[in-house]
Amino acid sequence: MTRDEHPLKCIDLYKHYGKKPVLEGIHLSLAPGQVLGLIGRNGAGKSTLIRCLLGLSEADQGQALVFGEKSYFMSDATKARLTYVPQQPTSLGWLRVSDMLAFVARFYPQWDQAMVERLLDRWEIDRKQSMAKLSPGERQRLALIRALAPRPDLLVLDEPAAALDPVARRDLLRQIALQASDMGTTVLFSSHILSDLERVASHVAFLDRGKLLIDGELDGFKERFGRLHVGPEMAARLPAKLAGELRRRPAADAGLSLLLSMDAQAAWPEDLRQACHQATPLGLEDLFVEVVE
Ligand SMILES: Nc1ncnc2c1ncn2[C@@H]1O[C@H](COP(=O)(O)OP(=O)(O)OP(=O)(O)O)[C@@H](O)[C@H]1O
Repeated sequence: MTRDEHPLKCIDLYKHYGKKPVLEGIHLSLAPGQVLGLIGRNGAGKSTLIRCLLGLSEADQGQALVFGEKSYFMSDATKARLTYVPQQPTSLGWLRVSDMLAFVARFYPQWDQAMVERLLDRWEIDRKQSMAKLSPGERQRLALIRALAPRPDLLVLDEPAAALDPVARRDLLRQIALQASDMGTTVLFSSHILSDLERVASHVAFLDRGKLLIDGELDGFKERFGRLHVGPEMAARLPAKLAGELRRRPAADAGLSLLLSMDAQAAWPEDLRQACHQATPLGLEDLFVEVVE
């Protein structure tokens, strides 16, 4: 594997705040051009994971790598290849919009001023407005312009559309998707809104209470996960935890309701495999609700 094959990767990442575990053994990797939507409820650990992945926060254990370099000790050359929009973007409040953009542009040789002008017009952001007077939605869109214009190889966005109305968020997501497909940019974005994720992501990762429960391609997602009811007899014979098991709940008839990753069925007992055709396929939303409930 060449050094650059994974724009972003982490291996067995752990992080605590005080005694509270926030990340527990996360493995994740993004291939070039992949658009990964990181989804999880409030407080699931998404921002913490992003910060550890980028070396903005030090993990207690494990490794985070950006283009093959340890994130916490990233070189300037690697830093120049990525842009990051935090949940609450900093705004150089004393500058006007156009001055802020001109200031930032000086640091990036590939700065795409034509794109900046196009997006400012499209999103009706007044170039003369002082940064301090922008609305939260305008600030968020401007942060995205600032992140897209350097034409990064890796774009990382923490809740990029949180402050936006539905029309603006759709437009913003379209820009992210365009950037990814036109320029082959690798994108990681976090959200707790499933429809956002379905619109742009090629891959999805579910974070739940510090653990990565699901990580995979969005295409064909529905065929890969299912809910299966097993009667009391079979339930009594099953091992305590099956390969690919996401949730197990007691059913009213003393059997079990299982939430399963169908990819793992080769490792299941024969009678369970035979019962698989009765499984109810689960779309992203159903799965999300069942997994995090
Ligand atoms: N600096 C910190 N010190 C102590 N606890 C923290 C700190 N940052 C985050 N936490 C806690 O860690 C947990 C995960 O927080 P994090 O912000 O990573 O979650 P999140 O999934 O991004 O949430 P949201 O969707 O609400 O933004 C939360 O319980 C939060 O209170």
